[in-house]
Amino acid sequence: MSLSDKIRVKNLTILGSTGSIGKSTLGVVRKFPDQFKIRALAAHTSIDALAEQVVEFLPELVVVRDKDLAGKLSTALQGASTPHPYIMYGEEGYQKAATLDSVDMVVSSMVGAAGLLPTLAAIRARKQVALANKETLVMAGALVMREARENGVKLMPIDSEHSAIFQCLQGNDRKDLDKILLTASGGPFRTVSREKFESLKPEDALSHPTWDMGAKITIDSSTLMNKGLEVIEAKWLFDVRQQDIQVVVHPQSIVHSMVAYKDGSVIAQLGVPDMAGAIAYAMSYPDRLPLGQPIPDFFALGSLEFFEPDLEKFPCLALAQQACRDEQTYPAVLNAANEIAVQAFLDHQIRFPQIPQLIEKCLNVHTPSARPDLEQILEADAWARDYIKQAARS
Ligand SMILES: NC(=O)C1=CN([C@@H]2O[C@H](COP(=O)(O)OP(=O)(O)OC[C@H]3O[C@@H](n4cnc5c(N)ncnc54)[C@H](OP(=O)(O)O)[C@@H]3O)[C@@H](O)[C@H]2O)C=CC1
Ligand SMILES: CC(=O)[C@@H](O)[C@H](O)COP(=O)(O)O
Ligand SMILES: [Mn+2]
Repeated sequence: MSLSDKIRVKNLTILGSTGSIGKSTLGVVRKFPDQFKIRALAAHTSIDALAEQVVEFLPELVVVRDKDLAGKLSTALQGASTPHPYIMYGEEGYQKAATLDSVDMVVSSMVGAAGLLPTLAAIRARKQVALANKETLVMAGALVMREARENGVKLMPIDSEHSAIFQCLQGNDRKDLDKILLTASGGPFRTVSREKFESLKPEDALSHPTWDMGAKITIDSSTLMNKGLEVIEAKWLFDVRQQDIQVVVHPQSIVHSMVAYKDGSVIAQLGVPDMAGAIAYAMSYPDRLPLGQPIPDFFALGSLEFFEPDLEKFPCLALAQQACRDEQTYPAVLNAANEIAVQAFLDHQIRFPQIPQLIEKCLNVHTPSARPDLEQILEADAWARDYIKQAARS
């Protein structure tokens, strides 16, 4: 029996289909049309790209930001000879796409806090969830993991490090785990002296040394906030403490992460820096798809390097580690403050070193809620956004 005979078609929703992860996911679907069928696509503002995706993948439902853009999408699809999908907009539409009856798996790949409610809706509707949107777990890890448990939903990690850790945990007993070694590229400023940070421009930060990704996560990589968010993500996905997650700077991004066991063995997952592997694994687990990816050329690489992160040069990592330990609403505030500070930096409103400075101020004045429910998390998120917007202006 061939692999395609064995596996029935998996019906997918992609939340964030026009982004970097969304497009890579569609690349996997394009390669394996017998195994995956697109039922719904959700984007925000990229109408032309979305219209092309609709014509190629024929979803039944498409969602965009607002009514005006829904009209523009409808107009863009008018000349197409393919069937016209149902078009929705806004939060109601995103949650509908996440819960469609015909859908088996939701790929959660919007950027930022916008991913939380649709991902939660998918969990409550007992869909399989392939999770790229790390902000969901950063904001509401305890609540999301509890709901996933109660609904029998396993969150399949897409984030490359978490996919690696998940793979390194296979076939081993959790009681034998010593620690997680979470790798970080170190970003574009790893070797840039701190004195130069004041004059760094968004375009400098948008040039990632090893990965091709959306703007927000690329800036997060440059401040090492991405690694901080990933520490929080790993804590919830793998039920470990912040102290059990060691960040290891590895500039080549070949070792995607490692797991150390109590007998001193370390198991690592390696591959070229391309998200297709992690996305496909989340979509097809426990099978592996014949993706045709190259294996790393070890002779050309010659050596792999590992360094300790510099927390003084990159305070965002230390702030996230602290928020991870403090729990309550601190991680939600960290996340929201970071989103607004990153946007302010991209808009040339603040300088690069102000990103951690503003986030730290915001965390310091926050009055946390212990064991927050969804409403308290969303309130903390809104409060932090307002705080940073005002602070960035002054
Ligand atoms: N890129 C990568 O390699 C990796 C990404 N991730 C995570 O995956 C997620 C997506 O990242 P990435 O693909 O790089 O991001 P992109 O910026 O490339 O794409 C973001 C996607 O989300 C949509 N979107 C943006 N804002 C909203 C909103 N307010 N409501 C609904 N949809 C919205 C965009 O729509 P539109 O374009 O139509 O405006 C787009 O489809 C992030 O959480 C990131 O941390 C994790 C690991 C690796
Ligand atoms: C591809 C991926 O998973 C990103 O999160 C990546 O890890 C970013 O690189 P940094 O290690 O520089 O944050
Ligand atoms: Mn990652």
